[in-house]
Amino acid sequence: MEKDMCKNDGEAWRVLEFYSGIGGMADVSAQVVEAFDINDKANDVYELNFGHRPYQGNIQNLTAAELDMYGAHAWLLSPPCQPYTRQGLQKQSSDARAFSFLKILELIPHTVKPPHMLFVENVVGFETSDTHAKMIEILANSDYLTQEFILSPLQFGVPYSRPRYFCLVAIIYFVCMHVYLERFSVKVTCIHLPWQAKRKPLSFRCQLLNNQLLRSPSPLLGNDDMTVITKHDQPDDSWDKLLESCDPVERFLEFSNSGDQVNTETGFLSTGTAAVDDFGAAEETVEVDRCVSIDHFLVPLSLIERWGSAMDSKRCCCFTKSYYQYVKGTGSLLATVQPKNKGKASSLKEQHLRYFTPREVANLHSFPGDFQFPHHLSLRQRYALLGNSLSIAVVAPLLQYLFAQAG
Ligand SMILES: C[S@@+](CC[C@H](N)C(=O)[O-])C[C@H]1O[C@@H](n2cnc3c(N)ncnc32)[C@H](O)[C@@H]1O
Repeated sequence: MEKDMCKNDGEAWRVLEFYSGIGGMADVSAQVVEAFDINDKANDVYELNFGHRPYQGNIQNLTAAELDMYGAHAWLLSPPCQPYTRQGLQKQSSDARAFSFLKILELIPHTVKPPHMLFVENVVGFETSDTHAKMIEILANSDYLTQEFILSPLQFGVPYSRPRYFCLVAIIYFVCMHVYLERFSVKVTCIHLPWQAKRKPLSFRCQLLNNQLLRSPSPLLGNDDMTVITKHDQPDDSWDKLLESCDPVERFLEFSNSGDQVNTETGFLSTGTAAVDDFGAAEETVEVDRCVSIDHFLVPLSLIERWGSAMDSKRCCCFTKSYYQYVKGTGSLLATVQPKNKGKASSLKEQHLRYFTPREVANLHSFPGDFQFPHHLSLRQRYALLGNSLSIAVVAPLLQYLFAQAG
C-alpha cells in the first residue's frame, strides 16, 4: 500500500482511509495503513488496484482502542453524501447513513493517539447541515483547527463540474507520544497524556484562513496573498467561465477516431434534472470487457425520442452514481457528430449521442492510467462506484497542503 511518501521526521505519514470506496484518496503521498468500507464490490476494485483488501465492516462498530492500534497520523473520511443532497430527504444527522461519521469523530477524545490531521469530503450542502455543526463542535473541543474549501475540478484544468466540500483539520498541538510508547513498550490503556511526551505545534501555512470556508484554490497553489485569494473566491455560478482554461475534453476520451468526432462547442448534453425514470434493463447482458467498440455506448434512439426534451446543451460534463442506470438528471452524454439541422429532436438523433465510458469517467476524475476494474463488475456497478468517488485533481493538492502543515 505504500506510495511515494511525504516525510514526517524521516517517516511516512500513516493514514487511515475511512469510506475508501474505489480508493480515490488512496493515491496520496502517504502510507495508507488501513482502509475501511462496507461495500464488497468497492473493496474488489480497491484490492485490485492497491494490493490490499480494505477492512470490510461497518465503521460505526470501530472502537477507540482499535483505532489507536494503527498509530495513524491522519484520518481521511468521505462519508455517504445522501443525507445532504438536494435530491435526498435532507435528514442530515438523523439519517442513519450519517451515524458512523459522527460516531468516529466522537471517538477522537477517547483515543490515546488522536490523529494530527483529518480530511473530510462531502457534497455541497454538507457545510450548512447539522452534521457539519456537530463536526465543528467536536473538532474545536478536541483542539483542532479547520480550513474549509468548496472546489471543483474545473479550477484545476479539468472540464468536469463536480464542486465538493472539503474540510482540512489540524490539531493545534500533537504529542510525540508514539516514540515514548514504543520505546518503553507501554500498554495503551489510559487517555491521559504522559507528561514526558513532547508537544509540537501544528498550524496551517496561511493562518488567516483558519476556520474559514474558501472557494479558491489559491492557497493550495502556494499563493497566500489574501487579496488574490479574495479575488478568486468566486461564487459557484461563475465556475463555468473556468472552462475556457481547461484541457479539451478530447484529452479524456478513449474513443475519438474520425468517425467519432467531438463537437467541442456543444459537445455535452446534460440529461436534465427532472425525476428519474428507469430505462436500462438491457445493460446487464453486456459483457463489459467486450465493450471494445464505441457502439456499445451509443444512446438508443428510442431513449432520445423519449427523453430528448430533457437534454440540454452543456459545455462541461458531470456524472452521478446513477449514470447509465437512469436517463434523467444523472450525467452528461457526448455528441459525437456535428448536427446538420437546428431542430432539436432531429439534431439530437444526428449527433450520435453516446455515454462516456467508465475509463473516460475515471479520466475525468483524474484517476491514474493504470487504474482498472475487476472483470466481473458490470457497467452499472462501475459507473456507480465512480459516481461515488472523488476527483484526484482536487484531492491531491488539498492533501499536499494539509500534510505540508506539520512537516
Ligand atoms: C462517498 S463514498 C466514498 C468513496 C471513496 N472516497 C472513493 O474514492 O471511491 C462512501 C463509501 O462509504 C461506504 N460506507 C458507507 N457507510 C459505511 C459504513 N457505515 N461503514 C463502512 N463503509 C461505509 C460506501 O460503501 C461507499 O463506498
